[in-house]
Amino acid sequence: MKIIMGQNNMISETYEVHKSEELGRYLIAARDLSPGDVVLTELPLVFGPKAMFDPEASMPCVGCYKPVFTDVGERCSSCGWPVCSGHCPGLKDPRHHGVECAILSARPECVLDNMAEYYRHDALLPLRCVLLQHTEPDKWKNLLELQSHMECRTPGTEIFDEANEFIVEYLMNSFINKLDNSIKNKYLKEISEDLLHVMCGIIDTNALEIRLPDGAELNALYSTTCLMEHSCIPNTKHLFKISTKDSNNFYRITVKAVIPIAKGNHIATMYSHALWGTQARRQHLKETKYFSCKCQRCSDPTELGTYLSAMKCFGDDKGPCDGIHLPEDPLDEETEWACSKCPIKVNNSQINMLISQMGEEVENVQMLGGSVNMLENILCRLSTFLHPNHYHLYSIKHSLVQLYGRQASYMSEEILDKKIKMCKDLICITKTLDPGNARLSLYSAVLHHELHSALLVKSQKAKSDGTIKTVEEIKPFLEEAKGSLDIALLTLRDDVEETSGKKLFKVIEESKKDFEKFCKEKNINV
Ligand SMILES: C[S@@+](CC[C@H](N)C(=O)[O-])C[C@H]1O[C@@H](n2cnc3c(N)ncnc32)[C@H](O)[C@@H]1O
Repeated sequence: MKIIMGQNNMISETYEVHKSEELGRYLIAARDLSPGDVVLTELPLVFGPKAMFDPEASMPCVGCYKPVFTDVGERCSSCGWPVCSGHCPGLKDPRHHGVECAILSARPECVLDNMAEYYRHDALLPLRCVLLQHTEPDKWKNLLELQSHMECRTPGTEIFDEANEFIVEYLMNSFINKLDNSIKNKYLKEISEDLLHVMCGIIDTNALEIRLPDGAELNALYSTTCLMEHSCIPNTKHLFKISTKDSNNFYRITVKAVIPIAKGNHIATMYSHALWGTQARRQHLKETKYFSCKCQRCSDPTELGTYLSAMKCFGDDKGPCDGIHLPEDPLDEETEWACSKCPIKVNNSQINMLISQMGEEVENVQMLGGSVNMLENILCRLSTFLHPNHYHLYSIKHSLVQLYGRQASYMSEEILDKKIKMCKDLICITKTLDPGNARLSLYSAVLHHELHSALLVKSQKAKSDGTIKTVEEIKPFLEEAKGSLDIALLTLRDDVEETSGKKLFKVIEESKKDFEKFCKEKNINV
């Protein structure tokens, strides 16, 4: 894509880079963009493995990030870090392990216990960042222009102290301070604790997460994509090239418009979770990206009419009324939540505490495997306090619809009807929050797939008088099921490059074949 340097901004055919006091640099559309239009595509400046949260998990190979069995597996012959094989091509590739190996070799010993502390894979990306000054000076210049928010990351803050202990001191004490001057002068002319802190700030502010098919997760920095501002109603989606066959295109990112973006409008992505309520999203953005989101969704107490954060009336001594609590000013952290029908008000901190406790309960149930019984119990309990569209209930219902109608004991007409209603309600919320499937395509595809399956099972059920449904009676169910399957596949069209998108796409394609076979056998034309 052609990029022309302007006086104050850079202009391409699809976007312009602008700057403001509030947003820093951001992108606007240089022409009208339609859904599916490519806004930009670029290779990463640098990438590296993410932190491993589970010390028991297998470590990623430093050359290709495939999980390696460290107790029996091989080690890099120079630095001793775990690798999938001594012949892994990534070991020599400067974008992967090729250059960092010279630095990591400064610590010659090789241990087998307490390995997660010894081989800190999350320190590799900051190291690869500083090594760009030697390997790719142009990229180094670009990287230094990215925002680091060092003004907020001062000594004594949790984020600074963590980065200091786990990344900066680890890199300095284990490797950099042990380097021969000749190696240091060759690779790291500019190096200091402060510079490593800036790298940590740049990574935390800008990095995008890439999930690889083997389960490993990488962080990557991109010079233009990282300029996109956040909106809780994003108008773009990004996809990564993760196939390792084409090494010239490793982790190429492509940003596409998902809804029409008129010339001059801001081009935005989403840094937070689309299915969290406003308070949770804003708190997350404040803590991790240091700004207070004021987008249309955050400013609207009903979150675009979805009521995703709404609570039922808390009531007084006489009990609750049938009103709902919404924040009076969702952009104010001290806001009160007023009932729509009675004078009861509850303060924001109380609501936040309750919601986060409920969130933990929901998470626990889901981590325990969430049987239908467990999910129905928690749904029933939380429904006393939460609006039916609340995001905690969305999450429980999304799990339930994948169990209803699929197990012998949950196939009754009543359960199928319940499943159909839940799917339709959740589809409606999902569509409102993410009309272009920028972030919720997998959720949406699952819902459409489940809706199809409930309709299909229902079409085959005998009627209440025990007689079989006629073709004319079956047809409307099948037509709706087919439409739902087609939407599910269409929803995933951009996700097939990615592991979970590809898997789901295949499952739904199989369902479509079964569906067509069923229609053919019954001689029903839909
Ligand atoms: C990934 S960077 C985006 C590029 C950045 N503006 C720059 O100039 O390098 C993320 C930072 O941009 C700013 N930002 C992004 N979206 C914003 C928004 N909706 N409102 C306010 N600031 C925003 C915040 O400072 C945030 O930490």
